[in-house]
Amino acid sequence: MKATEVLADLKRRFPNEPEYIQAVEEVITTIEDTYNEYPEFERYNLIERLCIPDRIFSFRVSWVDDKGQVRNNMGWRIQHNNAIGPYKGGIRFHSSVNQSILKFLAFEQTFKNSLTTLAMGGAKGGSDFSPRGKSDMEVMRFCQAFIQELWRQIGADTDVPAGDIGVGGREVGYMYGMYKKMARENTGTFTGKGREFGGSLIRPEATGYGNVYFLLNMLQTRGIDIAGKRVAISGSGNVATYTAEKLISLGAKVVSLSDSDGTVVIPDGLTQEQMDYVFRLKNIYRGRIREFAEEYELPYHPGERPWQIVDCDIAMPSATQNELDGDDARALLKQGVIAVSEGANMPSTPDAIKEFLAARILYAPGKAANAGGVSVSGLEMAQNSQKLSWSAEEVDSKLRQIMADIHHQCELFGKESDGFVNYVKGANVAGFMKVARAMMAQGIL
Ligand SMILES: NC(=O)C1=CN([C@@H]2O[C@H](COP(=O)(O)OP(=O)(O)OC[C@H]3O[C@@H](n4cnc5c(N)ncnc54)[C@H](O)[C@@H]3O)[C@@H](O)[C@H]2O)C=CC1
Ligand SMILES: O=C(O)CCC(=O)C(=O)O
Repeated sequence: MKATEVLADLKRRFPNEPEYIQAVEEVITTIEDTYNEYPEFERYNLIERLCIPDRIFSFRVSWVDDKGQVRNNMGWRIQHNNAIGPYKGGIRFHSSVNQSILKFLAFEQTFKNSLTTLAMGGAKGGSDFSPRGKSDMEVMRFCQAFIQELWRQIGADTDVPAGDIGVGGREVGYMYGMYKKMARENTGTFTGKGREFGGSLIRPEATGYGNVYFLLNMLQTRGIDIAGKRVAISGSGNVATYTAEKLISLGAKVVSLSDSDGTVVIPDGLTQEQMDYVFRLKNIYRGRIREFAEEYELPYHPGERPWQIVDCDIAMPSATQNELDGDDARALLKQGVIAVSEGANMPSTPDAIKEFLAARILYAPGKAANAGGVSVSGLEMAQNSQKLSWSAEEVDSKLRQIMADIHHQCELFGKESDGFVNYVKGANVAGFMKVARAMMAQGIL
């Protein structure tokens, strides 16, 4: 396999899908040497079969708003690869959603899920519908219409969706309710469900907590303590808030949060009281981070991201793709950042990644660092199959172990001769090898 040729061909076939091409490029350039050690992979044209999704469902979603006006959105589900288990991955509702973004997310999910050590293939879905500014009833009607289109393609052992940007417990509940009604079954074909109907304890916290556990594993390799470290976080949604909560409990200082409108800087570090306010603001009132800044008279920077305006030791981008570019990376490095651990999927641009690797800081790509969310989703599936529910302590301890195992796999496949761990290469090669072996064993499909 020549990565440049594979990429040129994918660009020709999918010319309008830049995010998808970006994600593929990062993976195949790092696995190229390993791939070429196995001539049978080439004969089976494994690389193309791994890059191009198994199938894509796309559909129109028509729903009625509160004024009685009919509205139309697009919906998609990308079933990327099910070599190691049922398709699995979140659903994103955001006005920016398109096929390219969902294809990149489903591609990344395949390698991430492989790293979790659990039996899950990769998928992603979503819509260009934005829940922002919509009433509860509008969100419910949209979710129901979305599932009326999708329900035949998903199932507990086929394809198990969950949340992502714009999809939290409320949206999962509405979608699961309609799924159950259409499919006439109660088998847990969604994760991130409410606790009363099969949701796992710790699933809401899992992506943020898992990212912090991964960070602790990285810091340990250099004998660095998290206590007292200044951590810049972007976003203020599910991943960002639970990352912040865990960091506070460990004595770190969270010095920023943000949303798509701007960034709040917290020079003395977020307190637990402020954290509770943010949880209420985001989950109950569905407000903006500017309102938090106003409430506590903190500096607010409209239209800005945290990276060039805060003073920090560690960065944890937890909002969206390509939110941290080369200039941001250079600014972070200039002020001596020691670690970057990604809560979001593909938040760093290729230019930024190049800078982090060249500076040999601890840099964890999302597919390793944020795998805690889907891992606990896998544990939710296991509990649903058993018709049991595990304690928070049990789930949390399994999550810690999974994050440690992912860290170990990254070290195994990413350690260079001088001892530096390239977590990008480690995660990609480890994730790839498991999927590749499973695909080879199951024939041409
Ligand atoms: N929820 C989960 O379990 C997992 C989520 N992720 C990733 O973490 C990231 C955040 O997801 P969630 O916290 O679940 O979503 P969320 O909807 O709860 O929060 C998203 C946050 O990002 C901000 N944001 C969205 N688009 C933005 C943009 N264009 N510019 C600046 N800020 C923007 C929003 O204002 C919000 O604060 C996404 O990249 C997602 O794919 C990754 C693994 C699991
Ligand atoms: O929990 C899941 O199934 C998916 C989580 C997710 O969307 C992700 O890992 O990016």
